[in-house]
Amino acid sequence: MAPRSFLKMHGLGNDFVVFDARGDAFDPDADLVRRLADRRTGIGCDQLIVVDASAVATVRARFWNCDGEAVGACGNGSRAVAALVGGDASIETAGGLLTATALVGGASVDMGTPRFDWDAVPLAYAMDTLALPLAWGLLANPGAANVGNPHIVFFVADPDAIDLGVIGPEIEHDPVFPERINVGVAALPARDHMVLRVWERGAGLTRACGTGAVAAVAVAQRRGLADARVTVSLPGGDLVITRQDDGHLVMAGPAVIAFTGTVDLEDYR
Ligand SMILES: N[C@@H](CCC[C@H](N)C(=O)O)C(=O)O
Repeated sequence: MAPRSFLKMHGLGNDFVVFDARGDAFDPDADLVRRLADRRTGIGCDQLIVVDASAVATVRARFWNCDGEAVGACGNGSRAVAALVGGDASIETAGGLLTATALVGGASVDMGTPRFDWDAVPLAYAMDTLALPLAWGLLANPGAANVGNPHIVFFVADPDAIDLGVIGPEIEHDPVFPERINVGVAALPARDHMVLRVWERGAGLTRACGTGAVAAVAVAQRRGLADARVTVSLPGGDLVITRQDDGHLVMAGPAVIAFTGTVDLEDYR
C-alpha cells in the first residue's frame, strides 16, 4: 500500500489529521483512527477527518473522535474542510448539509438550526431542555441542544473554576445521555461575549469546540441571555456565532494548515 498524504490542520488549537480522499477512497476503522490520533505513537489529533467526493455537495466530510468513534458534526473541523476546499462550498456531513465560505485564515460555516427536543439531543427520557432538572455536585440545570452532535451547557460564574477534567467524563458517561454528551461550562460577561470551556465526548479537554460554541450560544439565546451575535472566547481563541433571521447559526473563525506529510498505513496495522 502506497504512503498516503495527510494535512495536519487546526481551528483554535482543536487539531485534526485530514485525509483528502477525493481521488483515492479511504475508510479507516476505529482502531486505525485511534492509532493515527495517538499523540505519542501516531500523528496526533483531537479528531480525524476524511474529505470525500459527494453526490449532493461540493465535498463530503466524515469526522471521528480520537477515541475512534465516528461523529455527526465537528464545527472547527468543518471550517478546516471549508478552508481546504476554498471559496463558497457545501459540505455533506452525517449531521446535515452545511454551507461554508472560506475567509482569509479561516472560514464561516452555516451550522443550521439547533434542535432542542429531548429525543433529538438525545436524552434517556423526556425533560425540558431549556433547563434540565439534573445536577452533578454544584453544576445544575444545564441547557441541552443538538447541533449535529449532542451538547449540554452549564452557566457558571467562572468556567476556569470548574474541574472539567474530573466532572466532564462523569457527565459524558451518565446513562441519562444514551449517545454520551459534550459538556460545556460557560459564563456570559456581556450579552455579546461568552467565555466557554468544553469537555468533548470522545476527545476530552480540547482548546476549542466549534459545535460547543454554537450549542452554548443557542441555549443562551433561547434563555434570553445573549444577543444575536456573540463572540465566544475559548482557551484557544475566539469564534463569532451569529443567529440569522432564519434561525440558522453561523460560526466564523480561524482554520489553518500546520503541516503536511505522508504516512505509511502499513505501519499502523
Ligand atoms: N471539536 C469538535 C467536536 C468534535 C465532536 C465531538 N467531540 C462529539 O463527540 O460530538 C468541534 O469543533 O465541534
